[in-house]
Amino acid sequence: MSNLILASQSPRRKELLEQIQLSFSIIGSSVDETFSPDLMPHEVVMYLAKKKAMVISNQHPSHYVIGSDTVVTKDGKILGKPESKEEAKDMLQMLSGSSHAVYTGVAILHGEEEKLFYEKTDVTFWELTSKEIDDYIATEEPFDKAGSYGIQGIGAKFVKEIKGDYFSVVGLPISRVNRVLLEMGYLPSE
Ligand SMILES: Cc1cn([C@H]2C[C@H](O)[C@@H](COP(=O)(O)OP(=O)(O)OP(=O)(O)O)O2)c(=O)[nH]c1=O
Repeated sequence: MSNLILASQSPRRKELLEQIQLSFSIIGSSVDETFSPDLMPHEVVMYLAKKKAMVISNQHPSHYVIGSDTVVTKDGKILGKPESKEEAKDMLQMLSGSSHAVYTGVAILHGEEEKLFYEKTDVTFWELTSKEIDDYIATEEPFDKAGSYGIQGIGAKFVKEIKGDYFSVVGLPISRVNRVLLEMGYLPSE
C-alpha cells in the first residue's frame, strides 16, 4: 500500500490527485457532515476535512492521510449538495447572474502531525433562465455537487468568470496539496 491515502469517495478528488502523478490508496470515509451554525465557511470546510481524514488516520497513523470538503457560499448561506430537484433549483436560481464563493478545506494528517488549510475561489455565473436550470437539473449532474453544479461538466457553460484555483472548485486544490506534502517531509513510496 502507498504511504499516501486519500480519504474520499469522490471520483473527482481521485482524478485530481492522479493528475499530479502521486501514488496513493483510497479509503472512503463517511462521516456525519453536520456542523455548528456558528462556524464560518472556511472553518466548516476545514472541520469536515479533518473529520474525514481523522477516521482513516486513526487506523493508519504512519500514513499521510488527505481529507477534503467543499461548500458554496452565497449571501451568508452555506450550500452543500442538494437533496431534491427543488433544492437544486433554489440553489441555481440563487447563483444565477451573480458571484459566489467556493471554499475547499483540506486536512493532511500524519500521526500527530496535522496541516489544515483552505482555498476560496470566486465564481460568477451568467444570468440563467428557468428553462436552462430545469434542463440542467434533468441531466442529474447537480446532485452530488456542492451548490448544485459541476464546473468541470455541463455546468461549465454557466460560468462567466473565476478568480482563484479552478481545481479547488472541482474539489481539491492540488498544487497546494502537493506543496504542503513537501513541507511535511512526505516522500513518495510504493
Ligand atoms: C462547486 C463544485 C463542487 N463539486 C463537488 C466537489 C465535491 O465532491 C462535492 C462536495 O461534496 P463533499 O462533501 O466536499 O465531498 P464528497 O461527498 O463528494 O466526497 P468525500 O466527502 O468522500 O471526499 O461537490 C464539483 O465536482 N464541481 C463543482 O464545480
